[in-house]
Amino acid sequence: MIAFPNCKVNLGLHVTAARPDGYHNLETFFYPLAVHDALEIIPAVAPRFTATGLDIPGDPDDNLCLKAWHLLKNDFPALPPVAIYLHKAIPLGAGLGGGSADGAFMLRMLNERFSLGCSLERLEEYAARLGSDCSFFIRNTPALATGRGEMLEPFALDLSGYSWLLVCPPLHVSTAWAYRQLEPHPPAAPLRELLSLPVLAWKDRLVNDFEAPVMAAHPEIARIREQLYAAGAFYAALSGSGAAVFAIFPKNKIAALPWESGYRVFSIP
Ligand SMILES: C[C@](O)(CO)[C@H](O)COP(=O)(O)OP(=O)(O)OC[C@H]1O[C@@H](n2ccc(N)nc2=O)[C@H](O)[C@@H]1O
Ligand SMILES: Nc1ncnc2c1ncn2[C@@H]1O[C@H](COP(=O)(O)OP(=O)(O)OP(=O)(O)O)[C@@H](O)[C@H]1O
Repeated sequence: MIAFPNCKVNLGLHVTAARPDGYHNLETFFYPLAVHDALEIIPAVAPRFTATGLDIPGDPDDNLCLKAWHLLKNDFPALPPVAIYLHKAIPLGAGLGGGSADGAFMLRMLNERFSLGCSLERLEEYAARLGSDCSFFIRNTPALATGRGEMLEPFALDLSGYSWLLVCPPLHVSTAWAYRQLEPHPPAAPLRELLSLPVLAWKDRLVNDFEAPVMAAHPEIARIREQLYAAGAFYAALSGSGAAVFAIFPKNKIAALPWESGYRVFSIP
């Protein structure tokens, strides 16, 4: 069985409070975008993980795909071992939730392939144990998120009438570091109100709290956003804790910009 985990971007992100468990409460809007990994599972004699494409740092045993299998194996002892093949194309440490998407798609695939009978709600609970961003990818539809990012409310905002550009400089921003830079505070205006404004009105209103500290540490990221606005973007912002910057352009009006070598750029017309 094969699936194509996609990435997400955050439209607005407020970090509202530090929590006793070391995490933070946030308020954000998750929007799925069509930049994909490829993930295949094949029944095997023992669990096995093979990765190609972009390099994934760290121990392969810590990969969220394997972690997802172990999580379900714990509650479903009859779950057969699988060989997992992951082709990684979603940039890592970019705030695009690529690892989270792989983990969530793995849960969905195992549930379907081996008829485990888990509801979407139950899969979301498993996903939350893999990572804060992970639950979103179970339904994978636009949603407002609160709590650690795992409390989801569908929010029907269709942005398919625009063209998107995703610009990923060769920088890896640590999510834990980014959270430590912030002074949590309640948002000035509720996110759902801001999202209801026309896209053209979002600039300077729809804020990602990570932008100030991340752009101060990496001025290159601020320059990317400036270039995107100068090229006619309706809205441009950091995704999650970065380093990816996304831009929303009028349909089929994405400017061809001379990005430096080493940048990964994805265009979604
Ligand atoms: C920045 C975002 O991408 C916005 O969507 C997410 O909040 C990050 O979610 P994620 O990568 O799934 O994060 P996790 O793997 O759960 O946590 C990584 C680290 O980020 C910090 N973290 C994460 C989520 C959260 N709500 N509060 C936090 O403080 C914690 O230090 C944690 O140890
Ligand atoms: N399947 C996976 N793909 C990518 N990274 C993974 C995966 N499984 C575990 N990881 C670990 O997670 C780290 C970051 O993953 P990810 O690509 O989700 O980061 P991110 O872009 O910062 O996402 P987020 O928006 O969740 O913060 C990697 O450095 C890697 O060590």
